[in-house]
Order: sequence, then structure tokens, then C-alpha cells
Amino acid sequence: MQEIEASSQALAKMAEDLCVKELSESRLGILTVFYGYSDTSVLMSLRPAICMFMMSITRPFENYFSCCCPLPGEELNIIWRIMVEGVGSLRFGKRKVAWRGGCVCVAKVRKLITSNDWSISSREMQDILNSTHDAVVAVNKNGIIILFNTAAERLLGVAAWEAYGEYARDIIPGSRLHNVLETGQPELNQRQETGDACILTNRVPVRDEENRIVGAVAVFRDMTEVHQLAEEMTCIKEMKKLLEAIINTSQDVISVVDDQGKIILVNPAYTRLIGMRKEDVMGKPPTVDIRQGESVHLRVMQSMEAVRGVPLKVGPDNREVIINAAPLIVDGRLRGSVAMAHDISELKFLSEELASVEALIGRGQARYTFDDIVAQGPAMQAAVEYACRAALTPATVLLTGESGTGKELFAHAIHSASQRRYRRFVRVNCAAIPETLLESELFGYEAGAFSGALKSGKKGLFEEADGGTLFLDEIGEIPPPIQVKLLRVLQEREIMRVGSVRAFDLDLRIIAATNKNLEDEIKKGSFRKDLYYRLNVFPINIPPLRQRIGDLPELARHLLTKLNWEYGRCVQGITDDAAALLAEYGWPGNVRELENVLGRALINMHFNEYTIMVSHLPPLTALTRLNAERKATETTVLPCCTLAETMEQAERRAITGVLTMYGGNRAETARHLNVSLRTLYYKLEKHGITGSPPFV
Ligand SMILES: Nc1ncnc2c1ncn2[C@@H]1O[C@H](COP(=O)(O)OP(=O)(O)OP(=O)(O)O)[C@@H](O)[C@H]1O
Repeated sequence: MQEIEASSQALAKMAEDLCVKELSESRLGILTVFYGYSDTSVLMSLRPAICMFMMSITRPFENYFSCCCPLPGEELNIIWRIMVEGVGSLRFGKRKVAWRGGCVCVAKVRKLITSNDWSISSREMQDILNSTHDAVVAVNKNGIIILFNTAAERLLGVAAWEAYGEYARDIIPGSRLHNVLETGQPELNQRQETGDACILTNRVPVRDEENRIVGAVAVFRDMTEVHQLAEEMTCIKEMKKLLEAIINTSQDVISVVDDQGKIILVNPAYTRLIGMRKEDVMGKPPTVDIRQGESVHLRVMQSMEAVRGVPLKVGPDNREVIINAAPLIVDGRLRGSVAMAHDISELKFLSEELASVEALIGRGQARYTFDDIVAQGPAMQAAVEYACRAALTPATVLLTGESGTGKELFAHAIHSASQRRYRRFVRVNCAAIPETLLESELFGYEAGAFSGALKSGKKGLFEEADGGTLFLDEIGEIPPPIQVKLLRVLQEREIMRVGSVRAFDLDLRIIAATNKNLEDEIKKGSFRKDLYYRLNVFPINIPPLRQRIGDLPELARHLLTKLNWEYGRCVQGITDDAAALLAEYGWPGNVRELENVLGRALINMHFNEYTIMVSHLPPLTALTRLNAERKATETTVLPCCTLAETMEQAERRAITGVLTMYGGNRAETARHLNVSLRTLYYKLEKHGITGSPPFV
């Protein structure tokens, strides 16, 4: 603060000049302090433009500055002060003010508020403006800043006290308030990008009652946060849409309950499954759809823990579902629970379908190689050696042998050792497919070939195996009409779909297997001779187990390893007694039966038993007797008999043995002996075998 002593005359003049000058520009506040007489009314009339302070002559003026602001809460920055001595007068326009000593101060008014609403104090007004988030800057008609709130300080980076009294054009040129003053036109919603910030500005002229422009005000709104918020909102909205789409398209059944246990979300898969409309379940307790079992939602909400694999029956059709559910915990608070149900009725159905299709076809890759075949004795070794040779050629192979001797095992091994090993190995059990379907299954059909046919037509198993190997198991069961078609495939190497007139080429190797004697079948007229010759290119006969009993110990070891793995056991071997019993047995079911017998022994064993004993084996007596008989037939020399007589006796023994084993069941006996029922009846009559077991 400057303080100048001066003669009263000079100072009076200076004060007067200053007053006039400052009043005209309204830039600075002139504070004139008089001792002695004063004309209050004159000075007060200047208030809209400057701050005028009246003081009591009795009070020292220093105190006055701090306490006598005309509007409470305003502050002054005194720039200079002139002490005035003597007596004089000041003239304001036509009026003259007498004075006697005093001072003239020039002060910058830091907060100058001109408000006509005197019910709100200037301090309150200032507080209100400072509290607003928007920056507010106002100028008077000369473009001088008369209002600058805290948000403006923050946003524009200028302190309020620096801004007050300055030209807005100088301090904040971007505000364009001077333009508004000039044009009188409001500038609304103007966007300004400053660095990272995005500001929206409204600038309007301020008019008095006579519509004269007396100033301008700008409101700056920092839109950065709003923009960020809008972006976040858009992001959340998109996320919500995405989640909704996922939930709605999910095949899994989804339901959500709130913390009150009321359903608040279900997806279309849910309504489809339980057969209720969405509006019928929303807001309802989660037990609304359950037919059998407890609500997992309630369980989860009580325990606050997830559950997995809970079986339930839901909906009008009592659909079987498996449910996984978890509590919804947000910020440590339980907000509800979400459950996902998998409809296992469908799954069960599909897996059954798959199993039946696979059982019928057995398609895919070969599972065994020659390493999986136990062949100790010379007969088996010869068969394996022959099969190895066959594998290296594209020739058709015919595997013959009793049931369970390992024909399928050989077919897999041949494919695995052939050049086609990386192509498909398709197995078809001709006996398992109904006769009516066999043709279309094997050869496929054209669209609309018969009622119930697929619109698109269907590939047959021959086509499926194209490039690979087709294993026709139980070939002896193929009915004569299909034998003709099969013959054509083997001859021409081409097939024709059912309902088609167009034949196409195929490249596949055929392996056929049967436990029937096809020559007998030809004699009976049930199997085509020409087909037999086509199939019998590479015949391999696999001997029955009873004729290679020497293989039994190694086979048992091999099968035990397999069974231990399947049953999770560690059985090491077989006692000598048990092995002797197994060797005595006739094994009509061959290696498959041996596998079953060992499997049953494992089931009979305790977990701390590691060696199969006789007590673990199922009863094998009936066939042991047969076996003894067979051995006798094979080994006993009958010196006083002719060859024809010996054969007669052997035949009689064989028939009575098998008949005893099957409790007199002639059909089973015929099947076992591989003769037709008609032949068996003939032989029974011939040998005079009648009555009930035991037959002698
Ligand atoms: N020599 C062998 N070595 C190892 N396992 C064998 C042997 N022979 C047969 N097996 C096993 O015995 C079971 C029956 O074999 P497979 O199914 O090949 O007989 P199959 O003659 O095709 O029977 P079917 O005529 O009844 O179809 C299979 O588990 C097979 O692995």
C-alpha cells in the first residue's frame, strides 16, 4: 500500500480526477474517506459502479477498511491511499461535497456483487456460485470481469482475485465474452476441447430493464466426466445387450433369484424346459417349477456355497435335469443365486442313440493290432502269420471260427497292419441290423427312396468305409436278396444306393467273418455259392480254444492285465489247481468265455487277495465232463472199431455231452454243434438218444 502525504488542494484534485476516471471505467473501486462533512446520498448513489465507504468521523479510518464494507463479505485490495489534510470540497457532477481532512484510497474490489435481491446476502450469493460445479464468469458492459467463481478458477486456471477487475479479453480470451457484448447474440452449447477436457459453454448478454446490454455472463460446463460417464454407460449397455443375447441363446437352462428368493431372470431355454411362460414364473419362489427334489437356489442362499450336479425333475414332463448353482455375492453381500440346469433326458436319449448306432456299426478306427493277439500254439501262430500276409494285400478276407475265438480281433489287426490303417475301419454286425433296414444301411438310399427316408438321402456303410476297410461280421446272416447286391459290390467294386439307378465306384477292402459253416449253408441253399467264392479269397480259420489249450496260461495272463485295469484290481496270477481246472474245461464260448470266467473270479475275490483260487471260479463242471469226453474222443484209440464206427461213437458222445450241458435244450445244442435243428433231430433219432438228462 502506498501512502502519500500531499497538500490538500493537490490531493483533492487528484481524488476528483481519479474518481471521475475510475468511475467511467468501473475498473477499480475508489474509496474516499472524509473527515468532517460529507454528503452521504451523493456517495451512495455511486454504489453500483464503485465501492463507497462512509465512515464515522469519530472512528479511525484504518479500522474502517477492515470492517465497513458496504456489502458484507467483500474484500478490498488497497492499491494506494492518499492522506488529505485541510478542508475542501469534492464535486460529483453538479453536486458538491464538503470535506475536512481524510484520505482517498484506490482499492481493487475482490468480490463485487451487484444484486438487487437483498434477501440473499452477497456472501451467500458468492457461496452459491462457488458451490456450483459449473464455472461462471460475468463481465460488465466494458468487458471487465465482475464475477469469477471457484469452479472458474479451477477450470480456467486463473485465481479469482487476479481476474476480478481485468478485461476478460486479456485474462480469458477463449471466453468470447467481449464478442457477446459486441454482437448481443447468445452463443449456446459451444463445445471446446482443451487438452483432455471437453467444455461446453453458454454465453449470453445481460440486459437491464430497458433491454440495454449491461454485461455478459458465461457458464462453462466441464463435460469430460459426463463424456466418460456416457462412454461407460454405452459400454455397460452394450455389455448388458451382449449378456442378454448370450443368456437368451444359451441351450443351458438359466434362472436367477434375488436376495428375497424371488425369480428375477429366466432364459428361453428355461421356459421351454419347464413349459411355463416367463411372466408365470417371474417374481415367484424358485420352487414353482420343481416336481421332485429341493430348490437349489434356496440351498445355495442358506449355505452361501455353490453346489454341483444336483439331480432334479422339473416341468410337466418330469424332465431330468442336473443343476449347478452358485450364490451371487456383490461387495460381500448376498444378492441372490444363479442356477444352470442341463437337461440330461436329452443327453441320455442321445447317448443311448449313439451307443445303439455305434453298436450297430462299430465305425471308427481299428482298436487292435497283431500285438494284442495271444498266439502260443502252432495252430494260432499259423493263423496270425497268414493274417499278417493277408494284411499286406487288398484281398477280401474271410475269417471263420467259433464264437469268441477272436475273429473281430483279427479283423482289427489286419486293418491296422494294412496300407489303409489311417483310413476308416467300419464294422457292421449283419445279424444285429433288422433285415428290413440292412439294405439301406449297407448301400444307403436316395432322397425319398421310401416312406420315412431322410429328405437328403443317406450314405450307406459301404460309402462310409470308402478308402478304408468294411468288416462284415456275421456274414452268414445276410439274407439272400442282399447277398446278390453284395456279390455285385465284390465283383464290380461299385455300389448303387436304394432308389437310385446310378452306380458309383468304391475303393474298399472287405473282411467278412462268420461262425457258421458257409459250405453247409450253401448246401442248405441259404448262402450263395458265388458269393462264398468271392469272399473266400483269403480264408483264415481261427481254432477254438479247446484245441489250443496250451495258449490258456498266456491268454489268462493277458486277460488278467486287461481286467485288472478295467476293475481297478491287482490280481497277479492263478494257483496251479485253478489253472488245471481251467485247462480241463471245454470252453464252448472260447476266449470270450475265458475272459468272463476270470472277470467273475475277480468279482468273487477280496481286495487283499491277489491269486485266483478254485474257490473264486464259477462252476465249470458240466463242460469239464464234456471236455474229458472230447479228449477221450480225440485221444482214445478204439482198436476193435472201423473208422466209420469210431466216428459214429464220437458223434454220439459229442451230442449227448452238449445235450446234457444245455439241459436237453435241442435248439441250443444244435446251435452249439453248428448243425441245423433238423439235422440234430435226425442224429438223435439215428443214435436213439431220447428222454431227459443225463443222456447216455
Ligand atoms: N488270441 C487272443 N488274444 C487275446 N485276446 C483274445 C484272443 N482271442 C480273443 N480274444 C478276446 O476275446 C474276446 C472275444 O473276441 P472277438 O470278439 O474277436 O471274438 P469273435 O470271434 O469275433 O466273436 P463273435 O463270433 O461272437 O463275434 C475279445 O475281448 C478279444 O479281445
